[in-house]
Amino acid sequence: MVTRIVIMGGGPAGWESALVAAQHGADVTIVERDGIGGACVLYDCVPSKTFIASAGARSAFHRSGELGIRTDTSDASVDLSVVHSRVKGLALAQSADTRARLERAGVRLITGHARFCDESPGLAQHRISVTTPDGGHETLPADVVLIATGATPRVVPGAEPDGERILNWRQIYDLPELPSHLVVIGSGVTGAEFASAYTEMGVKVTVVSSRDRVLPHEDADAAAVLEDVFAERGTTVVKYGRAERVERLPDGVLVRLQDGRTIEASHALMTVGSVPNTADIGLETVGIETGPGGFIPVDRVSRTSVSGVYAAGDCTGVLMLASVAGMQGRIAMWHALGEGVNPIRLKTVASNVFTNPEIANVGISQQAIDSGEVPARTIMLPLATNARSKMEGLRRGFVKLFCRPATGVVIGGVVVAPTASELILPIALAVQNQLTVEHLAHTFSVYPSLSGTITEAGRQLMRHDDLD
Ligand SMILES: Cc1cc2nc3c(=O)[nH]c(=O)nc-3n(C[C@H](O)[C@H](O)[C@H](O)COP(=O)(O)OP(=O)(O)OC[C@H]3O[C@@H](n4cnc5c(N)ncnc54)[C@H](O)[C@@H]3O)c2cc1C
Ligand SMILES: NC(=O)c1ccc[n+]([C@@H]2O[C@H](COP(=O)([O-])OP(=O)(O)OC[C@H]3O[C@@H](n4cnc5c(N)ncnc54)[C@H](O)[C@@H]3O)[C@@H](O)[C@H]2O)c1
Repeated sequence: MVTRIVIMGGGPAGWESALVAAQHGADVTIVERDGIGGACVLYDCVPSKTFIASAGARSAFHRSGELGIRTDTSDASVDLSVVHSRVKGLALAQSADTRARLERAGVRLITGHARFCDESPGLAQHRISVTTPDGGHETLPADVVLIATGATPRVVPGAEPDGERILNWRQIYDLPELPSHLVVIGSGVTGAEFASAYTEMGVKVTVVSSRDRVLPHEDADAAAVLEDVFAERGTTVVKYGRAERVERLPDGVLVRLQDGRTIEASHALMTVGSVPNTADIGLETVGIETGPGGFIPVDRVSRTSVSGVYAAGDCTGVLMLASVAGMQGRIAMWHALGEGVNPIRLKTVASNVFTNPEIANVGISQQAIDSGEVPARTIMLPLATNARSKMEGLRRGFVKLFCRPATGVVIGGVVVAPTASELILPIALAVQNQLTVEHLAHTFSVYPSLSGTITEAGRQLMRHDDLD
């Protein structure tokens, strides 16, 4: 019998699971209320990384003087309408590509809002009611449902985005010109990325961090490098600052912090996290209760508490990354369709903060090692002594490598470099496959290359090997 699968949401969790389910012969429908690709492709990940690519091009131009390349102008100007059209065009193209791929795989795509409409909890089959934009209705019976509804920017009461001066990250691509002074409220990954990008675009930026530093959940040494860069470029970080309100002024905004401090700027960008889209999808009709923050609790094969209902991606609050969303979705489908499946291993997830420089990490954190939670041998090598680094004019950045004390098995690492997102792969490969520092040490890296510092880190940890 063919399994009927309904997927609520067409982001990475939804589209990746649909592709796997279709490949295994299931009858698959995705209901997406907005565009295929989800918030990831249309508003969050893809647009921000495209914008950051333009910011990176401008900063590369600025560094070229040091390498002996001069241009006529002292400042690289930004054609913002070109930057923004490129961002939007690329997002739409990526959405269209994903749609075409799903259609080729035989997935049915419906535009509309999906919600459960089971007559009572505990039924073996589920029903999804779809409301289409023209007000039409359709009810879809399903043997398996995947909830992949994603998340939406959190709104601080008293600082509601108006799309003109008080903005969330989905609204910035409609600005007619660059802000003269942007205050970024929230210094998590989203806040840090936009603070860095606008700094590179030549905008005066102030970052409000609720903690003692930017990127409170990332490696402390890496965050310190970013703060150094911010200080050098004139970007200010206001620490221990929690925004209470953002008021409109005739020509800008006034940010009021809880402790009474105020910041005046031309624009405010709210990057204070996301809330899951789980409120209006009829979870009560199937008997699923959300956990803290409204996220849907799932196990490591993406099962909810209700048989036949799985959840994946940002709506579960499990590492809010596109890569994790996709993997949770695939695992859900393999499990639902009776394939052998390994539960998700979050300690092997590689992630990257797309600041300048980038910050990538994988595996066990320095903090877990320092607190004694995980025993490890560690090494931190600056990139400044790497020959390629010198040639490129890079003064900042480092490679950290962590391994098990006795066996030398690599359990984690951090890279801070302009291309850290690419350089983390050998460490991620080692963590995933339980390779040792010796494996890294004996691997040829190109000379000269930044990755040479990764193999060197392997050699230095090997030197201290207990078995020597
Ligand atoms: C600014 C920013 C930058 C990011 N950059 C990165 C990055 O570089 N790398 C990375 O790995 N991650 C990044 N992320 C995180 C990444 O975007 C998310 O983890 C990812 O989008 C989660 O995918 P998803 O499928 O769960 O949800 P989404 O991509 O949010 O898709 C969910 C979809 O479900 C739809 N939907 C919701 N409710 C319903 C309903 N009832 N019926 C029908 N459809 C519905 C929504 O319209 C949406 O299209 C970034 C996040 C932000 C905010
Ligand atoms: N490159 C990437 O992969 C990427 C990029 C962006 C986001 N993401 C993911 O999305 C998730 C969410 O990240 P995020 O940065 O959007 O949210 P977050 O919740 O991680 O960070 C928001 C920050 O804002 C602070 N904050 C909240 N209210 C505040 C207030 N009133 N005033 C000042 N500060 C306030 C919080 O303390 C927190 O530090 C993360 O899991 C992240 O990994 C990933």
